[in-house]
Amino acid sequence: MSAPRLVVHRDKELMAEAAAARLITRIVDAQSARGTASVVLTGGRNGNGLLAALGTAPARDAIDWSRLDLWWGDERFLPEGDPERNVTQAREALLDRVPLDPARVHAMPASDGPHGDDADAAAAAYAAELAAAAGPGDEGRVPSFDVLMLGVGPDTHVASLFPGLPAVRETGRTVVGVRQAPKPPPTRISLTLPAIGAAREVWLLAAGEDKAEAAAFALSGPDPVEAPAAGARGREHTLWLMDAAAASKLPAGLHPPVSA
Ligand SMILES: O=C1O[C@H](COP(=O)(O)O)[C@@H](O)[C@H](O)[C@H]1O
Repeated sequence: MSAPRLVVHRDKELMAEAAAARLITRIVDAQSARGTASVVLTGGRNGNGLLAALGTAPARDAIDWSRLDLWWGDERFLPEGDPERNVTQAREALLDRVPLDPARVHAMPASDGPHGDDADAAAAAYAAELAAAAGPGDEGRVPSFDVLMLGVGPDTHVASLFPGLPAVRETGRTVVGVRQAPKPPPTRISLTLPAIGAAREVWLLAAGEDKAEAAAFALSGPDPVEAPAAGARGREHTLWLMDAAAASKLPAGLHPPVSA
């Protein structure tokens, strides 16, 4: 597991543009090295801001969209097409405007899908889909994602792993149903920390003053049960991509220079 490295940008717009440029490079490099790339998307304001920035980035055409697998770190367990679903928001922000292969867009199940409102069954189905995509070196559980992105909530949640709830303690399953989430909707599906840890690179996105306390706490070395963001680490790299407001409460020793 890699130690976190911080990159701080002037504001959230620049952070989204810089992260989009970074993502283009990672995808193009992975496609050139392995033929395909796999990226795990996050919901929330910062994740959708990054997707919107990717849609207008001059270098976006360097990506071979047909050789890109998209997965989700979590989903709000709502009916298909619900505007609050993370996949609906990602489609609006970018996915509907790029030539993706629909078979490679791995949305998490909806609450009116084949598993009905059984979030555990839906989570198990997504775990099976991930296992089927895992390669020989992946221990048969989840693919080695090239980049896995996570928006950091003001309470330090990432994906739908909230402080103190059972999902953040999960060590066996790769995907779980989540109930009684403190942020609506209460029922969700989420990758677990072991699944997140299979990614080559984990990027935590935090912009805005409301993320400042969460970032300072998560980066102070707490138990991930209390601060799930602290437990999200990539195998090769763990990057906190922040704006100056979200970094404003970091201790002086941790605060890197603002990039621009
Ligand atoms: O509900 C969710 O919230 C988090 C963070 O969202 P933000 O708007 O505070 O940035 C997000 O990472 C997660 O995917 C989503 O389901």
